[in-house]
Amino acid sequence: MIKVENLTKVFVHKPIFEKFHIEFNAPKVCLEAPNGLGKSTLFSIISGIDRAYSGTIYYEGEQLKTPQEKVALASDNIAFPVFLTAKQLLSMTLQSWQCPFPEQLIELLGFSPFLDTTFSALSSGNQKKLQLINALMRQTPYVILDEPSAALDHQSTQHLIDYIHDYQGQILISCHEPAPFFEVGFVPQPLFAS
Ligand SMILES: Nc1ncnc2c1ncn2[C@@H]1O[C@H](COP(=O)(O)OP(=O)(O)OP(=O)(O)O)[C@@H](O)[C@H]1O
Repeated sequence: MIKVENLTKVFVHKPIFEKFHIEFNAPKVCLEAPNGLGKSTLFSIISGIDRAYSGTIYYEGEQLKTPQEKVALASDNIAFPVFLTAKQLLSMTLQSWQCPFPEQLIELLGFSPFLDTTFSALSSGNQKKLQLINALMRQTPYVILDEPSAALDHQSTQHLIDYIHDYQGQILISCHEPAPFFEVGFVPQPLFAS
């Protein structure tokens, strides 16, 4: 479970979080807030991508020097090299994190025909699928999926939900159309308590 204490994050002169606290205790959480309030920013901080903040993040009560080892993030905030093919990108991930090639996940999301396509030539839905495969293949104890169903077709969304239903680890998502995720046990949690 993840706990954020005393988080302050400022972009240039704009404070996004000031002495902010939040705790994620459910195994499957849908973080809720209107556009632009800081969901993606918080996800980047929790996953170790953004280190420019003050405050403390606890993972099962421990602070981590390299959170990215235990937290996988799928987000538009992560830029993939646009000239590499999907297969080359996934190969980099499996070499870096020593995980198996995610054949089942690729099959499930109908991504096989696009493995030899460069990132820049993928449709937005297929770029989203690649982000999701790239995060879920690592089988980390924590997975964060920022807007996982944005740009996905209905069938792919359902396949994704079936896959993460049985995921062994905590999953945080943000989603502006969360109903299908609630059906498999995701609980809504507001970013800011009212
Ligand atoms: N790199 C950046 N530089 C400056 N401001 C930024 C940067 N990234 C995000 N912001 C600002 O921080 C605020 C929070 O953005 P964030 O993307 O975290 O919101 P969000 O809740 O995920 O929104 P959405 O639901 O639209 O995805 C926004 O006002 C945004 O403009």
